[in-house]
Amino acid sequence: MPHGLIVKALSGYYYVLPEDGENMMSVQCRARGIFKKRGESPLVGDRVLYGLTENGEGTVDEILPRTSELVRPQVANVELAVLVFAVQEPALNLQLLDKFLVHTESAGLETIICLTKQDLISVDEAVHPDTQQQSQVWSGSNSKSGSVVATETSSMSLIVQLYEKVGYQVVVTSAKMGIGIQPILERLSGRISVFAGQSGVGKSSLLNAMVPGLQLETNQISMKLGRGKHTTRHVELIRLQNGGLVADTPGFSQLDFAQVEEAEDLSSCFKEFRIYAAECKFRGCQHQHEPGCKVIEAKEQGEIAESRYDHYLHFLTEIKERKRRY
Ligand SMILES: Nc1nc2c(ncn2[C@@H]2O[C@H](COP(=O)(O)OP(=O)(O)OP(=O)(O)O)[C@@H](O)[C@H]2O)c(=O)[nH]1
Ligand SMILES: [Zn+2]
Repeated sequence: MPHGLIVKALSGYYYVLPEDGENMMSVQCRARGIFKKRGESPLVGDRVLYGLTENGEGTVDEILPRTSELVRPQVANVELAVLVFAVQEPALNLQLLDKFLVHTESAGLETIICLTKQDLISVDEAVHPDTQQQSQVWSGSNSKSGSVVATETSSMSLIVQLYEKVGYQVVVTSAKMGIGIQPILERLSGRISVFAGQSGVGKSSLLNAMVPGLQLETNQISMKLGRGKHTTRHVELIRLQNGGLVADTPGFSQLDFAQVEEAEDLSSCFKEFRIYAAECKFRGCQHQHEPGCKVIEAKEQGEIAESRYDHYLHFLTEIKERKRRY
């Protein structure tokens, strides 16, 4: 029985791409009734066994074991998340970035950060950050919401430095100028990835730049609402020439995984905290104001960025409040 991969689900049909790779056409399949009885349903990203029927269609007969399962977008077997944030338009929100990173860490996905629209900032700004900008990024937020929104004057290169130091690959791109496309393509090769980011950050534009002839619809950000229109719809995997498959997620997509429920889980989703957290005086230290907390010490010594620590505290409060409500 042939192996294939579901690249699209629509109106009760599953579109299965044969795994032999020679035929680039997907086979339109129904799922066998047995799945419904078992309360299962095939997902985009599933590797399956399928059979062909007389009418040129097929049936999905068996779903092979999944390595991961995202809730939103609903895709199985995702290995890599590309977190897409614009350097401007919409303004770069580091709190949102850190939230996405918590989600990808808790789901055990590899993650790369892609900063888009590099052409919107001047070379001077990117290359010669002055000290005032430096303190803006590193001192974190002073707004009530706790969000750090990088202002136009803040420096992209400091943000790149911050996240590279944490341990993430950061790729600066401009779909408009064709910059930074290749390094992203290389990471996407031969696996299933998901692009996540706010509406209007340039996800579709990036994909268009990677896939000749793709032409996903792109939209101007609605100035009035300050957000983009929803231009993308059902989940579908886009095929790259290098064998990579990318989930083209709807606008405003939040990566939605099994929730991070415990404070300790949260702390471990901040990669750079881990080595310090292991040395905290108290087991189960939540790094708030406990004596002998090595995470706080590292923050005070500048080893952990203030913005990251502030966001950690913010999310910790969110998690505790959510627990109280149930
Ligand atoms: N200057 C500049 N503008 C860009 C770049 N990439 C995308 N844009 C613009 O940003 C806007 C949004 O781009 P999209 O690619 O539609 O963004 P998206 O993330 O796919 O948005 P949704 O589909 O709503 O999730 C469009 O007006 C694009 O022309 C870039 O590299 N430079
Ligand atoms: Zn601690």
